[in-house]
Amino acid sequence: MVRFFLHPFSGVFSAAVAHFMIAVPAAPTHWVVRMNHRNRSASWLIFAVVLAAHFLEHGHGAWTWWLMVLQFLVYPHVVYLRARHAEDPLAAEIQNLLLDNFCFGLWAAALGFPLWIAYTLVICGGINLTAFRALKGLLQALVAVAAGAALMVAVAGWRFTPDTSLRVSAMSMLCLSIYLVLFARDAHTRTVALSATRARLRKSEAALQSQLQAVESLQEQLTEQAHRDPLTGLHNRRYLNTALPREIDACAREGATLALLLLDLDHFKQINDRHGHAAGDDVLCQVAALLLQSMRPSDSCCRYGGEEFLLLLPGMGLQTAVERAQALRQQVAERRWLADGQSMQVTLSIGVACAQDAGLKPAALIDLADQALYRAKAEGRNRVCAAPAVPQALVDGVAMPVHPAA
Ligand SMILES: Nc1nc2c(ncn2[C@@H]2O[C@H](COP(=O)(O)OP(=O)(O)OP(=O)(O)O)[C@@H](O)[C@H]2O)c(=O)[nH]1
Repeated sequence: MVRFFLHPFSGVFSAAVAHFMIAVPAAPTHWVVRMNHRNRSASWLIFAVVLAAHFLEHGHGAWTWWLMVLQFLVYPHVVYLRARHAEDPLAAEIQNLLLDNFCFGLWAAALGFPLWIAYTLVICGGINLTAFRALKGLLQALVAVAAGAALMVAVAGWRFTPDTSLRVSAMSMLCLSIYLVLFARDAHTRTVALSATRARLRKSEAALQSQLQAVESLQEQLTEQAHRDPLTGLHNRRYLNTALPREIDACAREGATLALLLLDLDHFKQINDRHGHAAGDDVLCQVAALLLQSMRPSDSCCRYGGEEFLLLLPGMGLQTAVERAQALRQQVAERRWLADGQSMQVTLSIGVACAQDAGLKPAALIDLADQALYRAKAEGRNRVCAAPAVPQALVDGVAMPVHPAA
C-alpha cells in the first residue's frame, strides 16, 4: 500500500535517513520514485496505526511491534534510497512495488488473514502495480502477495482468523477510501500536467513551424540573390550553370531546338572612358531592360560578363534566333541612348548558336556562340553571326572548329 495519506513529516524523516546513510546526489530524483516515496511513507504510517489498533486488541508480542515499526516506518525510506540511487530508478521502483506486495502477503498470512486488513493491503498493492503495468501489473502483484503468504504459511503454519473488530474494520475502510481518493487525485494532477505539457508543445511546435517558414523564405531570398546580378537585376552566371543543362535536357526531351544568343556591347571601354563609369553602368542597365522587354515567358536572360549578355531561347530554331538577334541589334543601334545625362551611340555584336541533341555539353553550346560572336567582332562589330548546326562530335563534348554560317 503506497499512497494512503500525504504525511507532512515523511519528507523530513527520509531527508534525515538520507543524510546519515548516503550523501544526497545533485541529480533530480525520478518523479515516479519521488511520488511513490511520498505516498508510501505517509500511507504506511497511517496503516501502522490500523495495525497497532489490531495488535492491541489481539495482544501480539513485542517482536511483532518491532517488525511493524521496521516494515511500516523504516522500510519505505530504505526502498526509496535504493530506487533513487539505482542506475534505472524506474525499474528499481517497480521492484519495490513487487516487494511491497510480497511483504503484504507475509503480513496477511502472519495475522491469519484478517479480512479487512488483508483486503486493503491486496487492493492497494494491486492498484499500484496496475497503474504502471496494466493487467500484467495486477497479475504480478497477486503473484507476489501469494508468494509472501505461502512463505509465511510454510514457516509459521496456517492460521485463519478473518474477523476484525468494528473499529479496525472501519479504520481499514477509511484507509482504503482515502487511498483511492488520493490515487484519483494524483491521476487528475498528472492528466492536467500532461494536457498543459501538450498545449506547451503545440505552442512551441507552431512557433518552430513559423521560424522554419521564415528560415525557408530567407533561404529562398538568399538563393535568389545569389542568382542575380546586383547591377542589372538579371540572372547571373551561377544561375546559368543550373539553367542551361536543364533547358538543354528539356528541349532534347521534347525534340525541340534551343537557341543561345551571346551579346557583347561594342567598344564599351570607350563609353566608359568618354562618358564615365556611371554612364557605362546606366547603359548596361538600359540594355538589360531592353532585353527583358523582348523576352518570352519561357526565355532566360543573364548577364554573362562585364558587358556581355546571354539569352536562352527554348524551342527556337537557328533561323528565327538569327532574326531575333538582328531585331535586337537594330533596336540598340537605332536608339538614341541617354545615359547619366549624356547622349551617345551604342551598338552590339551577337553570336548565335542552336542545339537539339541530348547530351550536348552546355560549355560546348556557349563555345559555339562565343566563336560566332568573335567572328562578328572580327568582321567589324554591330552585326550578328551564327554558328553552324551543332556537329554530332560535340554531343560528347569534343570541341571542333566552327565554320562560319552567317
Ligand atoms: N561601367 C561599367 N563598365 C564595366 C563593367 N564591367 C566591365 N566593364 C568594362 O567593360 C569594358 C570591356 O572592355 P573590353 O573587354 O576591352 O571590350 P570593349 O571595349 O567593349 O571592346 P570590344 O568588346 O572588343 O568591342 C572594360 O573597360 C571594363 O572595365 C561594369 O559593371 N560597369
